[in-house]
Formats: sequence, C-alpha cells, structure tokens
Amino acid sequence: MNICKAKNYQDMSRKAANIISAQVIMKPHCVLGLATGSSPIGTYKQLIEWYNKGDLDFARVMSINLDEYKGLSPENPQSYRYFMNTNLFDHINIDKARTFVPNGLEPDPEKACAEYEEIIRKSGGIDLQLLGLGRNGHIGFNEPADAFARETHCVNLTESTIDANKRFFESEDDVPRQAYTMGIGSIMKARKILVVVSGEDKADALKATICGPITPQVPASILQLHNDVTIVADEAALSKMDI
Ligand SMILES: O=P(O)(O)OC[C@H]1O[C@](O)(CO)[C@@H](O)[C@@H]1O
Repeated sequence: MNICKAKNYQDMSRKAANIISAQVIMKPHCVLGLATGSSPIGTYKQLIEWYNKGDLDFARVMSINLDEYKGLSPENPQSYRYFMNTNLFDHINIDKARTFVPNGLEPDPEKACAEYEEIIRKSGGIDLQLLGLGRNGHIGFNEPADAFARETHCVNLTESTIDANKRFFESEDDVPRQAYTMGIGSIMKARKILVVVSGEDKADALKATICGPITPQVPASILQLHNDVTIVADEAALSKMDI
C-alpha cells in the first residue's frame, strides 16, 4: 500500500485529484469508479477547477459509482445519483449516458444487482476506483460482516453508518435502511484503487485498514491484498499511526 500523507482536507483533495487527472490524461477512455460522501467532494471540486481551466477532458470517460440507497429516485437530493450530478457530472463534459449508479428504484435486489454487475463486466473493468472510508471501516456500503461479499448486493445499513449519514437527511428516520453496493470482489477487480481519508474520526478505521488483520469486520482491510492501492490521508486521519 502506498500511503501519501496530506496536511489537511484541501491538500488531500488536491493530491487525489492529481492522481485522477493523471489517469484521465493517460487513458482518455478510462473507466473511473466513483464514490460519494464528504470525503471525495473536495477532489471533485478540484477536478472541476482544472476542467474549467482547460486541463482535463472527460468526453470519453465512463464512470461507475459504488452504491445507491435502495428506494431513492435519481431526483431525490439525498440519492447518490443526485450527489454525483450536482457535485461533478453537471460541471464537466462527461457523457451522462456513460455514468452509472445502481438503480435505487429497482425493488428487486437480485435484478438490480445482476444488472449492475453486467454493466461493470461490459465496461471492460474499472481502471481507477476512488473510495472513501467509513468510520467502521466500510468501503462502498460493504459493512462489517462475517464474510466478504463478492459482487453487487443489497445491504442492511449498520447503526454506525445510519448515524454518520443522518446529517444529510431531515431526520434519522428518513435515512434509508438498505442500499445497493458493489461488493468487495467487484472493488478488488479495479486495476488501481485510490482511497481518500480525512479527519480524526477516521483514525481508528484507517489504522485497522492498514495495520490490522484482514477481516470482514473491517471491510477495507482487504485492500492490503490489492497490488495497486494508494491511500491519501490527512494528518488527523493518520494521527493514530507512526507515519
Ligand atoms: O466520506 P464520508 O461521508 O465520511 O463517508 C464515508 C463513506 O461512506 C459512504 O458514505 C457510504 O458508502 C461512502 O459514500 C463514503 O465513501
């Protein structure tokens, strides 16, 4: 694992955006695996800034997002499709028809997940997967569990994740209890993985991810087995480690 120490959230975001830019410049028709949550917002802002300066062209890029709340429509401001449109896609020249997020409105989990795996398979594989890290070590919505889930599946969100994400909803009761997420197997197939981590509340999860045993109780710990992972973390997130 390549650990890159950033001073703060802004520095982390710029470093991560540099890595994504390099990917897009080197392979203009690349497949980007994208993430939601507060961790990547600064990275997306930076990419938009460089796009506006004429440094980046997303016309041939395809994107595949990690996850979506089950039951939320693309127009729902809390949906991850809405998040991606407003935080990135609406501001760059990506072809929206080539941006994919699991279909939160598909009530049949088997159908929703099989369709999404087919999209990943047909894409030819994700070149660079961007990830945030949950406070409990989750990646995508792969929550701590007894076994690693391989493919896209439907999950019941844990109390910790519902608590962490309630800030985006009017009340905790409005947070959906289920989501569709790419599995650990789908994530691990990406050619390169980039993880952005900021803040002291992630320090324990980050330490367990990097130094702990590989266990489905800390889903991100599986990344130790991937051969091309870069973690860009700020000083606060690295505060429990000697790095
Ligand atoms: O970046 P945040 O908001 O701390 O969330 C961490 C992770 O949890 C999620 O919100 C759930 O998948 C991801 O989107 C994110 O990468």
